[in-house]
Amino acid sequence: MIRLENIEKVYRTDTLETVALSGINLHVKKGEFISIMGPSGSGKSTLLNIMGLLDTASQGMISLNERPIQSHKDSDLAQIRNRELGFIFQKFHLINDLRAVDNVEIPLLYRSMSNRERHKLAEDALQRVGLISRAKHFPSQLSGGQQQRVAIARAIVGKPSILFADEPTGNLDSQMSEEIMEILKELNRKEQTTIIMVTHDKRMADMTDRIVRIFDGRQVA
Ligand SMILES: Nc1ncnc2c1ncn2[C@@H]1O[C@H](COP(=O)(O)OP(=O)(O)OP(=O)(O)O)[C@@H](O)[C@H]1O
Repeated sequence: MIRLENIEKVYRTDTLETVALSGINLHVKKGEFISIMGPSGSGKSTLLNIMGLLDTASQGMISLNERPIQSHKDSDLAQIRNRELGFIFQKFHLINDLRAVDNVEIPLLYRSMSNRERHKLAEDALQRVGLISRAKHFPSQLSGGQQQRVAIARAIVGKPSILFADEPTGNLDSQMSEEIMEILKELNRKEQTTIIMVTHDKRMADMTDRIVRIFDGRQVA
C-alpha cells in the first residue's frame, strides 16, 4: 500500500542543515492501523507529511499502491492527495464561519458532482462519526471532541484509502480521546481504511496494530 525506502529529509537554510529523517524504511499494508511514536523533534510530523505527499523527501523512494511517487508534478500529487488520502490534525483546522456539514463538503468541491450529491455524502460522513444531529452547528458551537469528529468526517468524505492523523487526540481530554480512537478503530475495522497516526500517547498507540518508533530521525527497533 505505502512503501518507504531509505528516506532522508534534510532541512537546509544558508547557515543551518538539520537532518530530520535518515534511513527510514517502512511498509504499511492495506488495512493496517499503525502509530508513530517518538520524542518531540524526532521527525514524526516530517515523516507523516512525506508519507501524505504534503512534503518531499531529500532522498529515497516512496510508493503508493505500487506506484513510485517521485516523478509526479505538484498538480498530480494534489489530485492523489484529494482522491486517495485523508488528513486529520491536532488542531482540527475547521473553517469557523462554515457549518459542520459545509466543512465536511470541502474536499468534494474539487470533484464534479451536484450540490445535492455533495451534501448527501457530507451527511453520510457525519452520520458515520455519530454527529448528524450537529450538521448545522458552527465549530464554535461544538466541543473539542465533536470538532475533531467533524474533521474526521471531512477526512473520510471522499472515501480515501489511507487516513493520516497527526496527534488527533492531542487537544482532547481522555474520554474524548477514547471516543476518537473508537471511531478510528471502527473505520479501520469496518471499511478497511489504512490509518497512520502520530501520537505521544502510549495508550492510544497501544490500540493500534503496530508501533513505529522514531528517535532523532531514525527508526528504532
Ligand atoms: N521547516 C523546517 N525547517 C527546518 N527544520 C525543521 C523544519 N521542520 C522541522 N524541522 C526540524 O526537523 C526535526 C523534526 O521535526 P518534526 O516536526 O518532524 O518533529 P516531531 O517529532 O513531529 O516533533 P513534535 O512531537 O514536537 O511535533 C526537528 O529538529 C525540527 O526542528
